[in-house]
Amino acid sequence: MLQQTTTPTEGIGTQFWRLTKPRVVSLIVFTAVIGMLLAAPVLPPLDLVAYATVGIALVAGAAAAFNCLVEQRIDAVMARTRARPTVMGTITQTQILVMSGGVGGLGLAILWHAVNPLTMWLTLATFVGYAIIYTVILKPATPQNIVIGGASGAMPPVLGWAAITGDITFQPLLLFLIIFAWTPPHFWALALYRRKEYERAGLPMLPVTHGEAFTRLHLLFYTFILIATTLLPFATAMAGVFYVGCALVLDAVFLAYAIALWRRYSDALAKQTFAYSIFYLAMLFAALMIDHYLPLLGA
Ligand code: HEM
Ligand SMILES: CC(C)=CCC/C(C)=C/CC/C(C)=C/COP(=O)(O)OP(=O)(O)O
Repeated sequence: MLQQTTTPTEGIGTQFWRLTKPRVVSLIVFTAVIGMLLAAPVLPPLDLVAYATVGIALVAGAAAAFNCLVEQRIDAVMARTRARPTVMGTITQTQILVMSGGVGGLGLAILWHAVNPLTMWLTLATFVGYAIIYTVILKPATPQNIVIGGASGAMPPVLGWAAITGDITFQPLLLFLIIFAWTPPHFWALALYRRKEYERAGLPMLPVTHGEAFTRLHLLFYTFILIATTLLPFATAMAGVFYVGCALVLDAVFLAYAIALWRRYSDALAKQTFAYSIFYLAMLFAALMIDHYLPLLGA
């Protein structure tokens, strides 16, 4: 994969932007927006959607930049991350800290004033969950880091739902469960083909601590759990036939990847599984949204 390297002319703003992991945050924000749309029977107030989206995106970007700040030394020894501005660039630690604090603080202020206090507190807790509990405490300590830390990545639909309703009911918790169960197969697919880098960086990821075969088995195990969680929105009448049809197709392909990886490992297959995991989550949430609006279109 081509990596973007920091050029000498790249400004501090551009370097900070890259630290915010824009592509990961885009999918995170997408799942939050779907949470907002599902929370209203018809359309939620669009100004509220806009404020909540901007607020959550700013805090998520600040959390990602803070993660890069903490992991500067680890990122320097991994091929995937050594082109980050924290390693190759001119941005200083103080600049990252100030910009991350400013951007995150602005996001929280928007959520507090223009959305509601519940969403602000939950987003702050999500920030702490990813930037501190996952990055600082769990990641260097246990191979269960991403299983527990995955709770932060699973929060955005709950944040979106809380933004519109000021409340949390079982529906957003089902969306939480789906992303929570999706995170281990998503990450372990990558960790399998990057295991040597994680080993060199001294990080106790599952393929490093328990080996490749054990990780492949657990990837398959979590894929079964994931499939079960994706059926819950249909089982509870939160979503209809269109959703469950899409989910079953997406699930069948994920399972085929997980079984193939379990039976016969190759780096190429692990890379494909990782890429598919991202497509899968985006499509699953898109299906939830379409399913929500189909009755309104008279379908
Ligand atoms: C603890 C939870 C998670 C871990 C450990 C994790 C890990 C990773 C890693 C290491 C990458 C980098 C791949 C690369 O550089 O080639 C990645 C990419 C990605 N992740 Fe995750 N992830 C997590 C949660 C999430 C969540 C919750 C989402 C979205 C809802 C997400 C969406 C993505 C996307 C879209 C990419 C691709 C980024 C790109 O193409 O540059 N991840 N993930
Ligand atoms: C709303 C809000 C505050 C959300 C925060 C949640 C958040 C930003 C989750 C991101 C998940 C993510 C980028 C994991 C990457 O793993 P890693 O950090 O181990 O990857 P790396 O090796 O690329 O740094």
